[in-house]
Amino acid sequence: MRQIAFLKMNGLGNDFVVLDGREPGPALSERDYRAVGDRRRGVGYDQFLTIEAPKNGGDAFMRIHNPDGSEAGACGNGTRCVADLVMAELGKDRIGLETVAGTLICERLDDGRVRVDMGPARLDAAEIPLAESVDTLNVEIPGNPYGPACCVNMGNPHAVIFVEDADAIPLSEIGPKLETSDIFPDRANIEFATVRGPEDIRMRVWERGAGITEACGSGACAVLVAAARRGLSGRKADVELDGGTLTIEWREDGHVLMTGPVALSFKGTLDLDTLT
Ligand SMILES: N[C@H](CCC[C@H](N)C(=O)O)C(=O)O
Repeated sequence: MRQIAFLKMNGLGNDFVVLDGREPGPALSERDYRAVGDRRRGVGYDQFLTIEAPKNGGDAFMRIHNPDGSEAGACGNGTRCVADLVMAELGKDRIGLETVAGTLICERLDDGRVRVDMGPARLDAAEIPLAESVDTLNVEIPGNPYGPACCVNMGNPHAVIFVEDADAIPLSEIGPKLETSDIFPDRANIEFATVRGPEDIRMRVWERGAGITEACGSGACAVLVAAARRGLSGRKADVELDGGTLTIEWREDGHVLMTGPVALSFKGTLDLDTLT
């Protein structure tokens, strides 16, 4: 019996299964990630987050999987959730959470929200990555009728497209087409955004390996950076997603700060071998 105990958490409805991998337990296969991620036959999640022992001087390491079994380099909303757990465990209000994309400084604020330094926005074509060495400020994606994308890597790849009304975009149709475009060798998370004011942006997201989610922290960071690069907003704004609002700031040193809430839904156990 390959039993696991997990926490079900979310950041603005972007939902996670959190496993403490520092405890002895079964190794999960790609099939296991897909089975647990099934919204009917499993638990269902947008990302599966595994806490591991730190490897590089941080307080813990977080590994990120999508429900299609692929591994991701960043998960902003998930970072807040895991950081909240680790800060409570250690009795600290500030920790370093290691990810494959670097160590992220996470702080709990007086109002209970968590602020994460998501690291530097990477803006070169090779860093996104893109298949062609083009200006990332205006990237033509074949089959995209909504105008050029501004591409940003926040530890994971994002393509941001600004439109008059993000709510009018047929996201479930256009999302998968753009996610898997040949211009993205590692695929990409796709964001449609409408700038309503210098500090007010509305966005929706089609996530790589997950589909439409209610929120995407790294995506909100990418949207703010893209809006500022295009001169559409300032370097700090409230970003409204389907599930709620995140405050994002692109610091002069290039790092991006993301602030938002954390929620625990329930605790559970499951036997991986009984999932079909
Ligand atoms: N929901 C996450 C993003 C997951 C990104 C993942 N879909 C990828 O493959 O990069 C967030 O809050 O940043």
